[in-house]
Amino acid sequence: MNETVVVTGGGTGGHLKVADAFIEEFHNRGIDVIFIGSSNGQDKAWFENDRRLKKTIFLDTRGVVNKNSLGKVTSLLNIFSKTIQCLAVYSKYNVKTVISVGGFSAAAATFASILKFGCKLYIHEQNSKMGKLNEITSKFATEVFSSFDENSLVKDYPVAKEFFETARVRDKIKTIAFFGGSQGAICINDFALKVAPRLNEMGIKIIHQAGKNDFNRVAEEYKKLNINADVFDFSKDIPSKMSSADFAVSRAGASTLWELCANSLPTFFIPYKHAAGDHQYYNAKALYDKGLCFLKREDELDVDEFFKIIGSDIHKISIGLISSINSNAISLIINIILENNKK
Ligand SMILES: CC(=O)N[C@H]1[C@@H](OP(=O)(O)OP(=O)(O)OC[C@H]2O[C@@H](n3ccc(=O)[nH]c3=O)[C@H](O)[C@@H]2O)O[C@H](CO)[C@@H](O)[C@@H]1O
Repeated sequence: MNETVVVTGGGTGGHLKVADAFIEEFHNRGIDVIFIGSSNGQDKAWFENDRRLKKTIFLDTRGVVNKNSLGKVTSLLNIFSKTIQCLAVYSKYNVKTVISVGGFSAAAATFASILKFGCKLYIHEQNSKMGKLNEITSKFATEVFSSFDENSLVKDYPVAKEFFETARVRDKIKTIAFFGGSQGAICINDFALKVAPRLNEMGIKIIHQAGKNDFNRVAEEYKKLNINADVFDFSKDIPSKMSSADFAVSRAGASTLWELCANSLPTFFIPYKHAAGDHQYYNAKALYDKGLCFLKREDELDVDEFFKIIGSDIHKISIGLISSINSNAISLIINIILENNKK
């Protein structure tokens, strides 16, 4: 019987985008993949009915962090029972390789990989600060990959090839894009609406991903301002939105951040301040320290400073971004996994 690989994790777009990169590469290499995620969060929307997958399993699991004691115990018991369920799946499909991209969706499948004799666990940590689950389970992993860890065997982030294919060096700002991460960000929406009239006067076009929950309000506000912006809630075609822009204002979720790098798009990052361990700030800080982006905390936003920034030398940053990331990360990671499994 052929081996089947399990990819697990999700919750939000940042984790799911990396899961997608693994699924795509395994699929292209003719290796069967089962995806195990959660029925809560965005996992179903991304992978239900995905033809590249041999099987999808969405478990009714929820996060453990940020719960009271009783909630924690209930969640842990639930994870335990789902772990048993995953072990049965591993036996049935001869699973010997599990790749976790983190998030609460990954808990049961990851624990099952640790408990199953002969099963290898690989982890992809997206952020500059390790997530809680990865912190616990990484001790049992055969390999942990991370773009922010000097010891990682592959330091480039798995970014879809479209972001590289549509990359170009930016010079003059004719279009600015606002990105709020997979769920949108009210703070970025409000900031965009504040600077929009002046951008409009300067003849700068606006692309704006507002997120599902705030989309109607944002679209209505642009109408009131009489600005013809390209506003949307969520798009499956972020590469073309990025490539149309000459500058971006964005949250600093890891997947978005590296996609912007791959696209050579100079960016002003406004990290989500409640991200665990402030990881969004440190994601962007790593780039900022190399002089490859602009960075401001959301409580320190200043409109005049923003206009100074967009008047500065974005060409130099755009050129610098070309060498900030290589396009072959996922292929290298999977080569390492497959080589390891031969041992
Ligand atoms: C609030 C929070 O804790 N967010 C975390 C979450 O962010 P979030 O889920 O927002 O993740 P990212 O910004 O890393 O990635 C979002 C992904 O969704 C895609 N996309 C987005 C908008 C859209 O309209 N269409 C679309 O396809 C982007 O191209 C990107 O690939 O996971 C990331 C990766 O672990 C973390 O770094 C973030 O801190």
